[in-house]
Amino acid sequence: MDNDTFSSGRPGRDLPGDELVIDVQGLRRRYTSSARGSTGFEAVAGVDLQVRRGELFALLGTNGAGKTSLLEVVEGLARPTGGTVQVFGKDPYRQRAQVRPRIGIMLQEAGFPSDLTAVETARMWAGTLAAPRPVEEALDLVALRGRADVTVSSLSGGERRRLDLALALLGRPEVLFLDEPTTGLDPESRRSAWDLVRGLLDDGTTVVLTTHYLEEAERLADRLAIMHGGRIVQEGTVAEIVEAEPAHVYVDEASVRPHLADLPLLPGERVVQVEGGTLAIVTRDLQRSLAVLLAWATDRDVTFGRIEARPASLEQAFLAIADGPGASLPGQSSTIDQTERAA
Ligand SMILES: Nc1ncnc2c1ncn2[C@@H]1O[C@H](COP(=O)(O)OP(=O)(O)OP(=O)(O)O)[C@@H](O)[C@H]1O
Repeated sequence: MDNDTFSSGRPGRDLPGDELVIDVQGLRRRYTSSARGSTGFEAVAGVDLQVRRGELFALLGTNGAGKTSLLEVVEGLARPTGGTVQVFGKDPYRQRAQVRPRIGIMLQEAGFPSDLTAVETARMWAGTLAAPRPVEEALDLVALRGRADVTVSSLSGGERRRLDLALALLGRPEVLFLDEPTTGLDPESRRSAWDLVRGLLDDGTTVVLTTHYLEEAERLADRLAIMHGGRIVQEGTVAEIVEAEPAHVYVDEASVRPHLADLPLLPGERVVQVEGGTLAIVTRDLQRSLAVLLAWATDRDVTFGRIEARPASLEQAFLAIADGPGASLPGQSSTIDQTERAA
């Protein structure tokens, strides 16, 4: 097992200060439609969001939740329909000239000419910046120095993502926006990217990350928000978000079915059927629940074919939001009620 399997956030690092670098209040963004009678589509429907200097804030959400629509406004690339956005206390759209040099944006598709080499692309981008870091240094940061003279069209998908990141780092940004930075990277490159991001945080950079990899958010984020349907529906540290979810004890159905009526459940616990011949006890007190269950099994000479205790996870919290309440357990079909237990 690798060492930080259980880590959440980044212990050991100085806590971010209280200074707000991003302050979003009541933000709305509506896309207009040319269809007659249509009022368009509101992709961001009233979002409040604060990011403090030095923290990594992860924005998660289902496809189409509104993350890109929200971030484009924060980045000053689009105008809000309602509400306010301040980055370093300034309006990123109206005061773009003051905000843009202080932020770095790694887009999903940077769209540079594919016949330029990596180093030419970096030089071209550096030419647009007031005080860029040396291009070789930026390529070094993402371990692309050895591929500097390869054309963009010949870079692998993962190398192109790393080049996108190098470009975002060229301006030594105070706030770095990373839009799904590790999509397409192999596991080793993904871990290298995480190390790089941790290094940037250690140097005081503030990072706003969107990702579909929940493990990435779990490993890196100081705080995160989960968006759904244009709104933020959960916000906090990983621990705070996970705390709202129950844990599960999984047992094989065959060994427990004959004893269902007698199964020791703590107040508030319930048994649910999971696909694959498994039952799960849904509990808020995993340790006590497990202790009671094992003592009960020893008393009755019940031998479980399978028993597994699983604490709540970010994935479970995410699925509960994405699929609606009660759907947090993959493959769960129904709750086994008291009558069935007694039958
Ligand atoms: N230019 C546009 N015109 C109309 N609707 C749009 C436009 N861009 C995005 N949308 C819609 O707004 C909603 C939010 O899209 P957005 O790209 O912000 O979501 P997202 O959370 O970034 O999704 P993903 O994770 O798939 O990238 C979606 O329903 C999308 O179809």
